[in-house]
Amino acid sequence: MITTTRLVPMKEMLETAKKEHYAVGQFNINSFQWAEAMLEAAEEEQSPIIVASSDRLVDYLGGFKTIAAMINRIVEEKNISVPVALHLDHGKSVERCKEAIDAGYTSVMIDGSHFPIEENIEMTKQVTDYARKFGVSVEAEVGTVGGNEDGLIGGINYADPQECLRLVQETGVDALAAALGSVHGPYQGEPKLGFDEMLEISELTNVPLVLHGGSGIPLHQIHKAIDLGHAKINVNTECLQAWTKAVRQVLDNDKDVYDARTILTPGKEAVKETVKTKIREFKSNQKA
Ligand SMILES: O=C(O)C[C@@H](O)[C@H](O)C(=O)COP(=O)(O)O
Ligand SMILES: [Zn+2]
Repeated sequence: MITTTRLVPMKEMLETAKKEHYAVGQFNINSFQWAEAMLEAAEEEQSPIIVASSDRLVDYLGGFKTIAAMINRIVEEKNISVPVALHLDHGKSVERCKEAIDAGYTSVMIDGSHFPIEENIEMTKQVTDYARKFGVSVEAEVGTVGGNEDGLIGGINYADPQECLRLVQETGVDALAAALGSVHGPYQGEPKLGFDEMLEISELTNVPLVLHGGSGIPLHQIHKAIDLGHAKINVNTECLQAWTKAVRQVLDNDKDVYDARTILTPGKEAVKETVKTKIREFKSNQKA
């Protein structure tokens, strides 16, 4: 029986990261082995980590309670000592965020970015009011990230600085995803992030910023985004690409292989190596 949880909210980790000019990686789980790979990577790099389940994948992964139990269990079994936050990524509704909190998540994102700002603020406020009672941290989004978001393919819609300020002031969120040109999934050409707006929003709101679509952004842009107030960077696609490449290689090299462990273990190792590389790029290694 799990009697205690060692999971923490992300508020404090992000405030420290912002002050010390590094970012904590959010890595999305796509299976049990992914969670193991991420937690092992964070422990070996002595880095805080945000392990996330995207709302669109929660049922596929077994539901909120299964995910929370799984993360708690791995942390306990593997003696993970670094700070770990369990986060709901792109929470689709107030109810979904509440469900995640009730199941033991220590952090949630309410994604009201597809609604008019009034509604976005209203939804976010309901989540922050509920989350406060449990010490759970909250992330919200203004503007829209390009590519595939919540299963919807869409274009980039830059965050408006005054809307960001209103949302932060009226809801008290702990972190803000201000969409400024980033894209979920692979980029077509060089990413064009709005650095001027980034500085303006960071100075206006004074909350840690979150960079969605963190895969495939050149390192100099990542470091500039960190310097301009980003304390959390979300990565999923690069882990997926590394996993797929490794698994494909096993299958291509041996047409007769059928043992699941033989096929999947290189995938796990590839995810672990990718997470370790990202942790070093975000400069959160040795910050636990
Ligand atoms: O794919 C998901 O559902 C999670 C992502 O939206 C995550 O929040 C993210 O921003 C990662 O972006 P990526 O590295 O471009 O996949
Ligand atoms: Zn995202």
